[in-house]
Amino acid sequence: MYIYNQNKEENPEPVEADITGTLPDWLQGTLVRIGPGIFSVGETSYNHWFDGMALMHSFTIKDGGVSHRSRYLRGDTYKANMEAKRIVVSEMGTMAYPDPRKNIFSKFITFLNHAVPDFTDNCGANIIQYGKDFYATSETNYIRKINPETLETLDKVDYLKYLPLNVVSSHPHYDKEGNAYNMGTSIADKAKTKYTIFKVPAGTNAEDTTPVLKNMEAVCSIPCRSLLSPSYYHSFGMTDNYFVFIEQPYKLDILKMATAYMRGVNWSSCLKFHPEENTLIHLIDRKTKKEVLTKYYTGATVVYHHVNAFEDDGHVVFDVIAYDDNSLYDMFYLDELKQRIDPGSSSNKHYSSPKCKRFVLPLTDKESEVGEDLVKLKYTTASAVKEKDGKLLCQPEVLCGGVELPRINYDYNGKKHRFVYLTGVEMSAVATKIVKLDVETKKVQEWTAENFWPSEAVFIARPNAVEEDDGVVLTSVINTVEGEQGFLLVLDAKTLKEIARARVQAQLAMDMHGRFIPQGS
Ligand SMILES: CC1=C(/C=C/C(C)=C/C=C/C(C)=C/C=C/C=C(C)/C=C/C=C(C)/C=C/C2=C(C)C[C@@H](O)CC2(C)C)C(C)(C)CCC1
Ligand SMILES: [Fe+2]
Repeated sequence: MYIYNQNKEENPEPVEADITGTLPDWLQGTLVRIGPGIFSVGETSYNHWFDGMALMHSFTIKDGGVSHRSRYLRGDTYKANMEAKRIVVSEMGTMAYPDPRKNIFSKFITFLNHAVPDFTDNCGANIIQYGKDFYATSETNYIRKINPETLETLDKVDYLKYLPLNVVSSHPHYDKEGNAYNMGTSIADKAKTKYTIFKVPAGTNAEDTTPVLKNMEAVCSIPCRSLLSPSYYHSFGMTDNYFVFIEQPYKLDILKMATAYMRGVNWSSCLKFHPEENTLIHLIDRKTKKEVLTKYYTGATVVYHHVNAFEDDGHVVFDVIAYDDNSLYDMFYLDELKQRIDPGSSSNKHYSSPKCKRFVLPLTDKESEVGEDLVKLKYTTASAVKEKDGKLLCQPEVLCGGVELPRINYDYNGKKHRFVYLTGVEMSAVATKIVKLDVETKKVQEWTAENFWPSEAVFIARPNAVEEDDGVVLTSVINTVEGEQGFLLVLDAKTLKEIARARVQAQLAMDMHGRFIPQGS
């Protein structure tokens, strides 16, 4: 049985895996994955799975062999907690309070520090690339540079040094030149709360060692529809000419946040879903850096992951994983997870199931009638109907249900894609399948096997591939049978048939996201 709240071990020394099957000879590089790994320190423990201190895993594929290692992210949060032998840095779902055994004076200091708090650098959500550097990230203003080969923790970088960004997404996009685009929120900066899309240039010459973040620049800003409650978002979409941003009615209440520590509640209690409100869809023209004039909206929804966005014949099409409410977050409370995986559990809480949905935004500027559906694409049932006030009410098409953690062949980002690789979820907090979705036919292919829990499916294209799905899919698989080994699984991306597996002696952990770094890059 897999125990979510048990601290996971690190195995920093590389260990060769036992291979069955044959790895393609062109597949050379390192898959780095990250997620929460430490859930309690001394007598204290985190409330929520996302709060856990970050643990990285890597699988280095070289000359037909695979070596594995894992290491905790040794950021300031990790060091402070370990030194104090208790959790002293607050996370989204866990507020850290002074040791009750401490004297009144040091308690007072801790309170003062929280009035203008310094946020956590426990970056356990994703591994991203800026220029030639790799960073572990969560959604605070801090990111941590890592050495993707040794998994050592390097410099702490503060976005706030370069732009006023208090929360920043962990899912940037990249253009063909390697420039990164990402999005953050500035809270009450110069009395304004706004979302900012920024660019981190790739950097030009190989000898230049200045961190590329020094050159980051704001591309455009979108004012929040409500000054004191910016929406939460986890990713966004990008095509050649547009950015897609979903301003959903899942909002951070800033006033509540400012007083959370004193009120003795965690920050996530200040994040609220408002089902009575609608969701605004912002389309920003990358050339003019302005929003298009047409206003798009849809019903209340919660989206974490964008799949892809592309332009087609006067429309912007985008696919996302959408929920009816914010229950995903509640599902990952560690107490809740304990109940969910126990088959005898009496928990009957309802959790919204993730669905892959397609939205279509017509790029119309010509006259059209009220009540007209402006979506003219033949291949989708998604609609966008003009309302009296000129706004377009968008209804999505459901492509597939019970799927999360979408990945595509990234060469198709911003372009019309056909295939999406996902994890399939049955028992809500657990993925039991890898799913390949053909968005053209809506057919799915699956890989599944008893007792195995795969992680996010990372697609890697065969060099010089012509077809979109010519390549492999990598996933690390937890073996839930006591004493048996987990493995890196290599699937043929066309058929989703197993090509090889690399069994590792070390303990694998459930995680969030991963990134494949081809050898020599
Ligand atoms: C900086 C700042 C603040 C502090 C902010 C903090 C501490 C932010 C931390 C944010 C973090 C860690 C965000 C992490 C987000 C992760 C998300 C949304 C993860 C989604 C995960 C999904 C969809 C999971 C899927 C699954 C997984 C992982 C395993 C599979 O087996 C099953 C499946 C598919 C369900 C304040 C208090 C808001 C104040 C202002 C300023
Ligand atoms: Fe994510």
